[in-house]
Amino acid sequence: MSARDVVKEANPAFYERYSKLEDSDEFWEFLIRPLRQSIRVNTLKAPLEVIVERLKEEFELEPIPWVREGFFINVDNLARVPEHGLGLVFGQEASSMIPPVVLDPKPGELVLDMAAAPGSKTGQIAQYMQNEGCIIANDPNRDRANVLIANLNRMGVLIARVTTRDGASFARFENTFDRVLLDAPCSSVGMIRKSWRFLREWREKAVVKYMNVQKRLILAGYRALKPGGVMVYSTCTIDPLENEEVVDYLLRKTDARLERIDLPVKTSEPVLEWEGKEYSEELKKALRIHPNDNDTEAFFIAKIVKPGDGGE
Ligand SMILES: C[S@@+](CC[C@H](N)C(=O)[O-])C[C@H]1O[C@@H](n2cnc3c(N)ncnc32)[C@H](O)[C@@H]1O
Repeated sequence: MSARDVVKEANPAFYERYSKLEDSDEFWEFLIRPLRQSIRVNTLKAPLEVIVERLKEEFELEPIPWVREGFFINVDNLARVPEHGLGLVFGQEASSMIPPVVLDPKPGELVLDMAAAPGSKTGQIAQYMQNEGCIIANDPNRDRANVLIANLNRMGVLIARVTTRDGASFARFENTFDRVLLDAPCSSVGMIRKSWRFLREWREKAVVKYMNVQKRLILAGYRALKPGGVMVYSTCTIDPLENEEVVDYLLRKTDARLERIDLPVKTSEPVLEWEGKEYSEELKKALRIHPNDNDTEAFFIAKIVKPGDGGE
């Protein structure tokens, strides 16, 4: 059975919707192919070279082109690797390392990570900040927030304060944060490569529900951003309603601008028209990554700037 037929049989509505987005055999094959294991080396604990040399004694490492600390690794069960337990490495999907790279936080800054659990990106942000400054790492799901705390402890993150609020409540901290990451709750099509249930349980109704949450969160995050600050909006899904539609909404409602992202990563065409609706040409500056582009999870990443003092 071809990958296309497997998807069609597992969830016909899913197949019908996304075959309008991309319909190559490659797309369907990579959408369900198991992911390559990748790690981020945690430089909060030891120098990059030291950890890499140690790992190379046992494993094959292949550098991930868009993040200096990222590697594909040939290991079946990362949990059994001592460096993992020691927090020297963190299992993180290769495309999920892009948002913090684009956010580019600096030591001493005040950063809001609006939807932070289980904390892979919070840890990466802390690494770029060299544990100097402050990260508000928020997630309203208490079980996930506990995992977030455990992960931050294991990774030696000293500058995070964990909160468990609805991300939209940060709107009241107007013009406060140097950088804001909104790695939004989403329909997680990219995660099908990790778990089949994201395909089986996918429903169009949920996409619309997520879109409404994302619109609320993106406006709140932008409000909390300082003039001249940078906000990154990301999802691990391919639906235009959760990606281009949400960022287009922010562009129409506020003075937000998008900046081009210059990274060695292959991307798919941005969606500028969907279900009869047209989106701003500015969306060409966002990264739409399909699983077949780089053999990773699907991802969408937009770099948003707020005009004003100190702007980049
Ligand atoms: C894609 S996951 C975040 C992954 C995380 N950034 C990481 O890299 O490890 C989305 C998160 O959004 C959280 N979430 C759901 N509703 C939210 C809301 N209203 N405000 C903030 N976060 C929310 C979920 O609990 C979930 O942990």
